Amino acid sequence: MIATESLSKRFPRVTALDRLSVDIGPGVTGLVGANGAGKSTLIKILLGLSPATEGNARVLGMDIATEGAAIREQVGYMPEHDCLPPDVSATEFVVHMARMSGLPPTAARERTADTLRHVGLYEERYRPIGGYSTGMKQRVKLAQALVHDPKLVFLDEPTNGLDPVGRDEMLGLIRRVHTDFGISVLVTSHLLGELERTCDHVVVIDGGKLLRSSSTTDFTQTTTTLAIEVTDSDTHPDGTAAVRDALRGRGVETHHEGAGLPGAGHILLLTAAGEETYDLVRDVVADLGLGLVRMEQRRHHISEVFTTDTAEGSGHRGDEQRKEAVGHGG
Ligand SMILES: Nc1ncnc2c1ncn2[C@@H]1O[C@H](COP(=O)(O)OP(=O)(O)OP(=O)(O)O)[C@@H](O)[C@H]1O
Repeated sequence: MIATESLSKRFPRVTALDRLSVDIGPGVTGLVGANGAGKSTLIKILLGLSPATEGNARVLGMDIATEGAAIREQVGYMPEHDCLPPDVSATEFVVHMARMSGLPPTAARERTADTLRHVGLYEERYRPIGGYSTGMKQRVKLAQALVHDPKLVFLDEPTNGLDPVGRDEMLGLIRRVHTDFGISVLVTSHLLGELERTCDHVVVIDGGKLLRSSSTTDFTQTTTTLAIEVTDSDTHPDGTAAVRDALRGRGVETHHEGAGLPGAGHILLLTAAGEETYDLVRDVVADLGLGLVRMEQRRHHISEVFTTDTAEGSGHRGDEQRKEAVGHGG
């Protein structure tokens, strides 16, 4: 879908992209990085709206340097900032954008009605956009990116300014853009946690450089940590402590998840040495006459990987920005 080769963008005072080479395939891809990492710059270059200083890139097989207009015909774009006219309705605006994309009047109206319904705007679509909430405005921006039925969409920080519920709804919509319509998505965010749930693939950039590009499952590969939770019983009113002691008696040490934090203590963590650890836990719990509520292998979170990568990485950005990017991901 997208291939960049040593792509650089230098402004007089800042290198926004620094020899970035990355391949992005079909599906939903997250482009993650702290504020100023170069995400918006990359999108504008890929759309042919801003020339690269060096390097080259192809989008849907087309050259960004010479085929920008053809790329924009087949790629939808949801910009980051509020760019909607306040005095017209969502319907008027999206029909206008559909007409600008070359759709004839009837098709533009039909596609607009379908797309606005798909993004969850119903009666409100006839009211002026100026009175909309942030969530509704984000939906209008998404609708105008989809109305001409592109093969690929670039969504720049689509969850910006949304509350947790609005963010979840927007992420669900983004997922459906791909599953329902087969449109591939490149979505930017500085919130790592949300990409973990939404994207098939994640590209991490920092200071305009590529830090990592992998499938979400590779990012969140399983660890050797096993988490177990058991019931209590009349004989063992503290089932967790009984299991901990019994495992210690068999030479296996455990520790409590979130030890020292309020509410901690119900989940025991231990290092799995293989199948036999599972069997041992099952037998110990059964011998005590307790119920096993859960026994699961823990997975990494993207934010852990990103923290490690940036800490070891370019050293280009300040720690505060890094913490901000990771901290919101929770
Ligand atoms: N037109 C411009 N002129 C000068 N510097 C720019 C310009 N556009 C972007 N930059 C700089 O390039 C760097 C990358 O900016 P970019 O907007 O691509 O980052 P971003 O990852 O999208 O972050 P954000 O989410 O905050 O927009 C920043 O340091 C920014 O200040």
